[in-house]
Amino acid sequence: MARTDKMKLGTFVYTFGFHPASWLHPASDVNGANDFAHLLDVAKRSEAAKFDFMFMADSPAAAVGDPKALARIPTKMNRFEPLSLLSALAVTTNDLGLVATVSTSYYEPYNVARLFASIDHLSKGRVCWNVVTSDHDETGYNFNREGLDPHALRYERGNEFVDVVFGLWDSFEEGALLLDRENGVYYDKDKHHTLNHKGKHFQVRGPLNIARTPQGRPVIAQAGGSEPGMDMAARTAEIVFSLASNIDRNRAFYENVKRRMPAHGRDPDDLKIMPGIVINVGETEAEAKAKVDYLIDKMHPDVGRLMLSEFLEADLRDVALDKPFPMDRLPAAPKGSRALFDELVDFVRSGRTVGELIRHYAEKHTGNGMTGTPAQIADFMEEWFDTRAADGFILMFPTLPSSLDDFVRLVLPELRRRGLFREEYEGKTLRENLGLSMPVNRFAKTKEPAR
Ligand SMILES: Cc1cc2nc3c(=O)[nH]c(=O)nc-3n(C[C@H](O)[C@H](O)[C@H](O)COP(=O)(O)O)c2cc1C
Repeated sequence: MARTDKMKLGTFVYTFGFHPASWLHPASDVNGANDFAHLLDVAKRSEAAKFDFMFMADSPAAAVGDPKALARIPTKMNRFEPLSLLSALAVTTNDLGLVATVSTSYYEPYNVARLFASIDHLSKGRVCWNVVTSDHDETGYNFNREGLDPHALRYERGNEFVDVVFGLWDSFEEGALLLDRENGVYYDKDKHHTLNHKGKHFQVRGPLNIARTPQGRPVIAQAGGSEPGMDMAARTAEIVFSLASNIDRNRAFYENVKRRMPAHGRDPDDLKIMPGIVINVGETEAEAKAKVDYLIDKMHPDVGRLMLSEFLEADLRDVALDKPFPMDRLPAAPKGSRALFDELVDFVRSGRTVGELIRHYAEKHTGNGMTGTPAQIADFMEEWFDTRAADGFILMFPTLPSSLDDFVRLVLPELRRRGLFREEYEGKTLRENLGLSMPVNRFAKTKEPAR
């Protein structure tokens, strides 16, 4: 059956764009990493396009690896702490949803609950927490660890972490603030709750010292592709950023995650699956392809080797570009993202060279690289949306803001002509614009009805 709802869209933000060579593009702002004006500009353009949100991907560590290569790729080496940035964006934008990654492996639930609740108030209901357990060893080195904790442990802690945060966000019920000056009572003590959580990983008394937020609680995003990742998403997430490998795999993933939701008492429509896609659009196919080639040619081979080393968890510093990929360097069991690892290994299994893999990766990255004319890109997005491989997309623009502008100028009118994307925001909060239901406070739910 044809869908009647609209596609959801978000801008994926690395400072200069998603492509590792984006900062070398003459249209990018080379000072942008520490310049709020640049990121506000990206936000304003996303908001003018009526996108649902802007997403600050993050990890609490600089990248590690070959220093020669690191010096050529600034993305992870110089960036804003995302919640500080979101606070500034909260008061300088009006409608755009604001999404940031925070890891459950290295924070405390009380801090995270408090930070996001504050930004939900500052933004009047537009914030979303992207819950990650982190997937690179370098994060552990900054937090008293020798690297990443094992995958199962990360998810065990992550699930308990989210439960505690949800519990803290329920500290004040809806309408708990009486603001009664006459009697000198600020809030209703019967609508104020202490969590008293004592679990395996956390002991948190509560309550949280900030009122229930405009969205009831901030929206939750998640991006795990593994079994425990999908379970966590089905239990708690309202947006899932998936790895867009191909339409069949994504349909199966979509179906798989949504099928798990009723067991958690959730309606599958309360979760929007948004694959990350890299968009290269041109007026003609040749123009689009030329944009891809321009950036790939700008990318130094050391950068390609470094990025592959990171995702394939193998040291590729010395490998020759024109030789077949050295399969014997691959780990038996990768610790990080399994889906991306498998996708890249599939590509080289047929004897392709290191140089070809770098080119493939540079074009596709962690998403499905879509290069073409506006009609071709709209066809691609429509098919994924209509056949339920996606409820929308997180758009990984190769360069910011120029590829975002290209998308808005060339693809968005075509999506709107086909009735696939909104003309105006439907609501004021991110939750309303995504069409998500309001969460019910756990304490209010369990109360005896009034007689
Ligand atoms: C579109 C997209 C965005 C992601 N953003 C982040 C991020 O900002 N920070 C992070 O640590 N991991 C990020 N990830 C990685 C996931 O959180 C997760 O670690 C990865 O998909 C592996 O899943 P698994 O742990 O269930 O195997 C992202 C993944 C995707 C597909």
